[in-house]
Amino acid sequence: MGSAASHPAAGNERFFAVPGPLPPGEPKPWPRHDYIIVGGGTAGCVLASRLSEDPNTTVLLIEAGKNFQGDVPTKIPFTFANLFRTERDWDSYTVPQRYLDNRETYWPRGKILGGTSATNASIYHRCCPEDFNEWVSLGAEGWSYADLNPYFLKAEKFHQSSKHPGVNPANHGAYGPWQTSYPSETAPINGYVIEACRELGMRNIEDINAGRGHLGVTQLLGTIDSNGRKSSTATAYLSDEVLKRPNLTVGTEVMIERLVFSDVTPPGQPPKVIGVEMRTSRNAQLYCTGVNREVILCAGAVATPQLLMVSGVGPAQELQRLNIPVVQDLPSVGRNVIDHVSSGPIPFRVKSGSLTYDFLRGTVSSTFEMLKWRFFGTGPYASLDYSSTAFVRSTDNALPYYANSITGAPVNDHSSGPGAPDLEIRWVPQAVFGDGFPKPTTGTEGVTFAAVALKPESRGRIMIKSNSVWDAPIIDPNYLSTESDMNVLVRGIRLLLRLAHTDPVASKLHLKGNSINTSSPWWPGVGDPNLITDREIKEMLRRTALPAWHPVSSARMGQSPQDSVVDPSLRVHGIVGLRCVDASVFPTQVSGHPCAVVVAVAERAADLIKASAASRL
Ligand SMILES: Cc1cc2nc3c(=O)[nH]c(=O)nc-3n(C[C@H](O)[C@H](O)[C@H](O)COP(=O)(O)OP(=O)(O)OC[C@H]3O[C@@H](n4cnc5c(N)ncnc54)[C@H](O)[C@@H]3O)c2cc1C
Repeated sequence: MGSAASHPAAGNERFFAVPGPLPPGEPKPWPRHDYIIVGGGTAGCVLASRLSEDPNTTVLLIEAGKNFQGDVPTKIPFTFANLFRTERDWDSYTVPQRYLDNRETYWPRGKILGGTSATNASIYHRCCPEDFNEWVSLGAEGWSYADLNPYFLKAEKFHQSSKHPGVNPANHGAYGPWQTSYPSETAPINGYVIEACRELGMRNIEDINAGRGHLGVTQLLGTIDSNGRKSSTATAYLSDEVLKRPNLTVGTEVMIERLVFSDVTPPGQPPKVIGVEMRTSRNAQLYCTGVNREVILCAGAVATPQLLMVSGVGPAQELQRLNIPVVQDLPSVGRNVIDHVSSGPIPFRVKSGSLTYDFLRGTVSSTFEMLKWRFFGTGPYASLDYSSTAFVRSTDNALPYYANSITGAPVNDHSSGPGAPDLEIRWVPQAVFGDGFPKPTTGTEGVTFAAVALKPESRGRIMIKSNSVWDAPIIDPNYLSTESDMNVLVRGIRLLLRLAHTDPVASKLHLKGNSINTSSPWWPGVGDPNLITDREIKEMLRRTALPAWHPVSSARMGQSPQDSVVDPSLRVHGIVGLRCVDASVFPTQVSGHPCAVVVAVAERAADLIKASAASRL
């Protein structure tokens, strides 16, 4: 990092970003920007769009990934997993997970304009109102459900469906940029599983996003437009019209390497961010740009703490060990990471392939369905993988986790309130094995369930290996490190086994196999739920449990710099001119799918930033 006197960001500003790759050779002069947004992901695109609404405010948005705005694979809701391990993904892995038989697990995250909103499973979920009241109780003043609800509505453009007459459009946004709709069709097995959930006593929830009643089974809304295309925050918020704004510059395929701080800070004053440094590749020329008002980190739950730490903001001892000069000692940077953890796929063989979407593995059928999606925006490809789900409480005695009044494995209640779930049971209308990569052979047809722990006790960490963002950070979510977390998933598996043995779904499945081999991919689906022991389930979980892809809280919001990173205005404690706005700032985990929450947080952050600029006038 150069000194302030010599550093170009201090005043001798230079060019820095254009749409597309940086030009070779000497950079041209380029104006400073009022705001620099680091990471054109889910939150970053929202902020770029909202902050540049004022033509007198200049905004620079920098994204490490490409601009795939016209890229067909990112528009197909059903096949989001085809984007894994492609150039649209960071292809990250955790360190060996001690409680998962030391497995290194794959951690997808979007590396593309739109970020993970462009590569995710397209589920639109505002999570549970009690989640946000829990945020407030943890010091996040101003982030209750009542505070956030106007922003959920502001972001959304809901398309009504005649198949969901019970959904009241008044509970949805009508004029926002981000499009939501219910899939035009779902696989037939889906309806049978929903009915089986009801047989087990679960309530049917017409609209999980209406802010009322969160326990039960529900059909999910998608971030899908009226043409069956996935709506990401890039397609929604960075429309052609927005991109034409002369005060907005978007640079893609550019990595922000470091924050630049003024080193002319008067004694007793906090350090101030004055710009950023960036490159297009590890050995390319270094560029930098200055900022007039604020740098806003929107690089996601992994890269936001990584960038803070390589820039000297984080746990002092760790930074010193890597010879990084400490700008601000903030012990919580990278700590308190909470991810949802899944049992991994539990497949059940179906008696008839017409019940599922396994037929998409056939070339002729998939071509036919793809044409249907392209020309009419309908069919399986326009559907969600998880088109329905059940939210339950692992402590609910009315649900048949254990037979014959056995109490079962004890769990601690970490739900955000009495009406909030701590367990989700999901299913996809396809046979899925392992981590989803060993593709089942043609003719293998099934429905695959998973249990997901929504409020785990386990806390993990994001750490850095070096002072360079080009070295992948260390991701350690520390999955299933407590007995209670393990027991929540044991209960989840017991419940989904019961579900599969309940009609009308039971009669559609091959439930008895010849094999009781516990390492068979069809086990425990072919086992007898009354005979399976908790010990067997736990052994299986250590082999099969997987990330559920919802990491949060690595730069969490709170009141004290001792146990949080940003204040309730999302300003980094003890630094001037720096905010974080993405999943990293969640004070704690939400009990659902977080993307819509990230968008609402970014919408509210845009208003906070505008208000603070106005107050300085
Ligand atoms: C496979 C998968 C499926 C999911 N499905 C769903 C779902 O169906 N529904 C749901 O609600 N949630 C889902 N989620 C979670 C949800 O998508 C994320 O929580 C959310 O999108 C995170 O938003 P973010 O803004 O924090 O980060 P991101 O959207 O990941 O944005 C971070 C951006 O910063 C960029 N970046 C990083 N480092 C740098 C750097 N140094 N310089 C420049 N740019 C940088 C990245 O390339 C990225 O574009 C899913 C997640 C995954 C991985």
